[in-house]
Amino acid sequence: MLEVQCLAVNYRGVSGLEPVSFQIANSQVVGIIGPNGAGKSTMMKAMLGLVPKVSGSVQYCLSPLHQQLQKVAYVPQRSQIDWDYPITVWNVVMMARTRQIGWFRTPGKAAREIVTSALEQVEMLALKHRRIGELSGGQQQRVFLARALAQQAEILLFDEPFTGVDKKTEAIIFDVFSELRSLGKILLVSSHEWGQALHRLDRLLLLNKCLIADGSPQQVMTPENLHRAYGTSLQNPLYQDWDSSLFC
Ligand SMILES: Nc1ncnc2c1ncn2[C@@H]1O[C@H](COP(=O)(O)OP(=O)(O)OP(=O)(O)O)[C@@H](O)[C@H]1O
Repeated sequence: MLEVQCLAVNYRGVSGLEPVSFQIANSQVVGIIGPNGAGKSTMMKAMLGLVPKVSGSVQYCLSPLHQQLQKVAYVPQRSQIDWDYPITVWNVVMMARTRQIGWFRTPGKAAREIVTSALEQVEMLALKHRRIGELSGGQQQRVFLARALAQQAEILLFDEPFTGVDKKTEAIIFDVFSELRSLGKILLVSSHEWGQALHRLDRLLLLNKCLIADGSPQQVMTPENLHRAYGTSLQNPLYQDWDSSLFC
């Protein structure tokens, strides 16, 4: 169980995230939705201690999460990654094993098998010698998904993994999410727009600085909640995309 209690962030005195609290049990894929600047990235970073919090705590299995970060895989927004860095697909994914191997030791058979399997799962093994800068946006996202898989984490945080990806990549990402859910993992995934992919989520957190709604996508995506988050309701394209009859 992951427990976030009153987590809040200020940037130079200005609120980036007002106190939010929620719990996530194992085997759940939880989406975060909210407008630009809602605090989706800030919340993930604060959970990992990457930005200082003004209040709150994050516990996993009753211990502070920051003391067990080896159990967490985090894939930041693509804008935060240096795609010109001269590193191959294989080495990006192998970085996930560095903690176990150590920086100056050659990866053994077990590490190579884990990396191979992760790359196979996202259909990127054939491109393992390519530099990451030579890939499409979808392929790049799949490489970072493979790195998260190779880390064999218990909690996985993905910040806007669907930005700039093709349909094939989107399908692969959701297949991997389903598999991770069946393995008992906790997944927290942000997106400013989910469209019909909302059906693939177990739960949705609607954020706009504070937590506006928390529940099944059907419970959260109501005109009232969207009005509170976005300032508009039925005119909101998010609502028009949403076909609640798919849940009946
Ligand atoms: N490093 C920073 N310094 C100052 N303010 C920041 C910083 N990072 C984020 N903010 C502010 O904190 C608020 C939340 O930003 P955040 O990036 O977490 O939102 P978001 O929901 O992830 O947005 P987006 O969908 O555009 O990525 C915004 O008002 C943003 O301007």
